Amino acid sequence: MPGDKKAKEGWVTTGEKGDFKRAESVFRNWIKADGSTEFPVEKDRYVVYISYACPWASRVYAAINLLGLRDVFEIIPVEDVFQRTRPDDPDDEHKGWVFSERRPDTLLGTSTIREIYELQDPDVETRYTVPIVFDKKQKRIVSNESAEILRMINSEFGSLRDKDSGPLAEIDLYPEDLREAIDEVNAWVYPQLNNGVYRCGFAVKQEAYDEAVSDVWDALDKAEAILARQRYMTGDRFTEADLRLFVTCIRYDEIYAEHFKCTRRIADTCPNLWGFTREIYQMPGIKETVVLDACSNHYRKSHPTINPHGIIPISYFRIKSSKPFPECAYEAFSAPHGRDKAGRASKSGFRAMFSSSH
Ligand SMILES: N[C@@H](CCC(=O)N[C@@H](CS)C(=O)NCC(=O)O)C(=O)O
Repeated sequence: MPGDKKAKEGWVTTGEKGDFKRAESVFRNWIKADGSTEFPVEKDRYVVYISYACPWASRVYAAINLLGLRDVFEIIPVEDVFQRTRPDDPDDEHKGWVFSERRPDTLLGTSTIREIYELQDPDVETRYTVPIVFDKKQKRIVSNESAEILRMINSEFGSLRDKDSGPLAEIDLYPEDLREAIDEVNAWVYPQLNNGVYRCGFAVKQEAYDEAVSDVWDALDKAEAILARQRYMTGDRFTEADLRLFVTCIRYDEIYAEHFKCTRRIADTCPNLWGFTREIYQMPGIKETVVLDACSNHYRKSHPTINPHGIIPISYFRIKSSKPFPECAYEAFSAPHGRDKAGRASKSGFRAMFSSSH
């Protein structure tokens, strides 16, 4: 049966040292404004399949909103919790992203992300991951690599950007003069933080975990030091490097600190990174991309090796708020960030921030 070999492996792969290995993306086409590829720039032509839980999908969704392209792409979200993708086949135990009545595949009518990959290529050798950019006209997957999707929507869709979205219309996530600096930041933020938290959570040997958590903590310290000096990761302009860091930070205190055993909290130990996270959360179009209850449900209920009973712990943000989750978190993310004074940023963390009101 198509796709069976890897389907049975389950989604987490570890190396000999018990370290988590993330699979390479296999669909790597480019949408081009100059018509040099089979995928031209067109409104209402491309659909992006996302999960609200997934940081890689969320960075694409956030970029679409930030760049004033919300009316250009259709967004189709999947259900939060991994389910059996072939429930009728007792020999196929694969679990992954599925659709539901509440979250249907309004384009192709499939019931799983796996089906979309297999429609494309029945023998495809890949994980069935989101995000996916899908071309409605040719019924083909364009790309399933979020780093490249970010670059193409930034560089190719200028002509379709919403010109009325004020300062947003001016954002360039990968400006020419900062490319080297952005690549340099991505080169440690990806392995140490974006993927580092997964390396902590999915390590199956103590040494692999020790190495991963030390990478995460070093990266938090490094980001904190940079953001104590300047507003954004590469200077005074918001870029892709900031967006890529943000999607991990916004999930970190609620999910990764506890579920992936990263332990330390940004809000308590990195005042500048915490202010930076709040600033980006408050940028136009970002809030709707942060669906923290979907994240919580996904991580707590999709990883039985980490949390076998699917129990959701009380939110970290309840420490200082009587609001239920996720409102308590959104309240914290919405507090004034003071980043316009970056470089002279406040030294107060999350608890201090609320101490006067409780
Ligand atoms: N390289 C991909 C990675 C995406 C990825 O790993 N997505 C995860 C969710 S956070 C996924 O869909 N996993 C499902 C699976 O492996 O079955 C990208 O950045 O686009």
